[in-house]
Amino acid sequence: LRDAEHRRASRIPSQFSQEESVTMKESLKGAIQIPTVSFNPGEFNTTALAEFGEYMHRVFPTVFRTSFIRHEVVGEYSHLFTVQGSDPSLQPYMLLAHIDVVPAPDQGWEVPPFSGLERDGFIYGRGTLDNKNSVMAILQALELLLIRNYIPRRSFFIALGHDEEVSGAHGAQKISALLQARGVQVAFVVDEGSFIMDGFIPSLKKPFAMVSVSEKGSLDLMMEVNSTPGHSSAPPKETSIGILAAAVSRLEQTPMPNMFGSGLLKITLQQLAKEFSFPVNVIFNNLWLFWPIVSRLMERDNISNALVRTTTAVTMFNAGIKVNVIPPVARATVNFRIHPAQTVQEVIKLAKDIVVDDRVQYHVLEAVEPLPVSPFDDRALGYQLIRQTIESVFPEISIVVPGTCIAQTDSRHYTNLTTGIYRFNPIYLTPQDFSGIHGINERISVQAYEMQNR
Ligand SMILES: CCCCCCCC/C=C\CCCCCCCC(=O)N[C@@H](Cc1ccccc1)C(=O)O
Ligand SMILES: [Zn+2]
Ligand SMILES: [Zn+2]
Repeated sequence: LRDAEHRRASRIPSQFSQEESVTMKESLKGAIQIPTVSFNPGEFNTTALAEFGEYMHRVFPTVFRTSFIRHEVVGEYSHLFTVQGSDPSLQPYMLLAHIDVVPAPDQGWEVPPFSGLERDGFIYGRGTLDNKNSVMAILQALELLLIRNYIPRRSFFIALGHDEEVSGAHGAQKISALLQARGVQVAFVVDEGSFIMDGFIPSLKKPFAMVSVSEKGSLDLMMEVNSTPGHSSAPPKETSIGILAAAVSRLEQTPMPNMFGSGLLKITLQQLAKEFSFPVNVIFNNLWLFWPIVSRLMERDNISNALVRTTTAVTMFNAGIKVNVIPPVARATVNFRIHPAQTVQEVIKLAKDIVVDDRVQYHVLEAVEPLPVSPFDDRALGYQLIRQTIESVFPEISIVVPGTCIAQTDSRHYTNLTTGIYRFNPIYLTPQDFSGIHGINERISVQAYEMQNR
């Protein structure tokens, strides 16, 4: 069934004319130039979000005038497209992406972050990887297919959120509730979250595609210490700042337990084993014996460390009101990214057991449990369709493996509609590219973007 569906879908050739190639990259540049920044929950650039809606109408006219596509605006700035297929007996699927981006101050950028300038074969700008590339490629591919008289057999939804970078409460969450109220269930969902990994494992020269079938949870834990204010000329032995700094330092110095043995990572590495030469292939094939060494090695690098444990990042620290006043209160916020084998409650307990200071008070600001693992066996329709599509669009990729997304995505709001949630962005990503996501000089190669449109 899956092979048949895949062959049918491949009937329309995915070659682009010179004019189409130019149009698609210029359309992406135009999208980057609209500063759809999310600052804080409920605080967005609404002018830019409205402009983005008009821009989509302008660059994808066929999508908006096709009779079997319904377009709805949800939560004021998010967009839901329902593409009606010809065979209602097939359960629909869903493609996700988000329109908003994180802020990008000009400092450090080689070109202004909202210029969308092209240099040396790359389009630069905030959102080129996270995640306007997906927004534009999904709609661009649909536009080009419709021009080629495409009528899908299987219905699908395209959901474009406008506040993913600040929780998704006004966008993805509302779209998901709307579809649930309509009684919709989908076969699977595809969102951002993983890539074609290129150069992430030093001894592996060949890139591999990682499809995330789970995603880490998170906990924003605010820690607070109160002390009696007074004159700084006669200070107490410890101030609220000193007590809190010591607590935070203990948390930083004491990593959460290594969870290598209990999770997907072993399966990821076992499946990757055949890509390595001796002795790594033997080590990955015999993790029952070598796991202590492998898990230690993975702790050395920040990205692989994030795969083996719940991570601890102290992201905010506020205290003090005047140079000569003993601070009445000190607050720090710690952002934990929870390994799928742990829970929010377990992480709170572990944190308290590390700090062991009852002068510290704890306040949970936000907590999300890790997402369940979506099926990735031979009968998992979504996973197998994604795998076959990767193999056909990128024949040079020798392996597709399941993995865990270390960040959070809008897909977590769709667990009410499906058990098949997959995160994959069909783009080659190097560790340097990774540093551009939420960082500086975020960029996408023109060639990679064209491939994403296939
Ligand atoms: C053996 C394999 C090694 C390779 C592993 C590489 C894994 C890392 C690669 C890519 C991960 C990129 C993730 C891109 C998605 C980013 C999504 C995002 O930033 N989400 C926000 C959402 C959020 C959450 C809470 C409050 C506000 C926003 C996030 O997680 O911070
Ligand atoms: Zn994103
Ligand atoms: Zn992001």
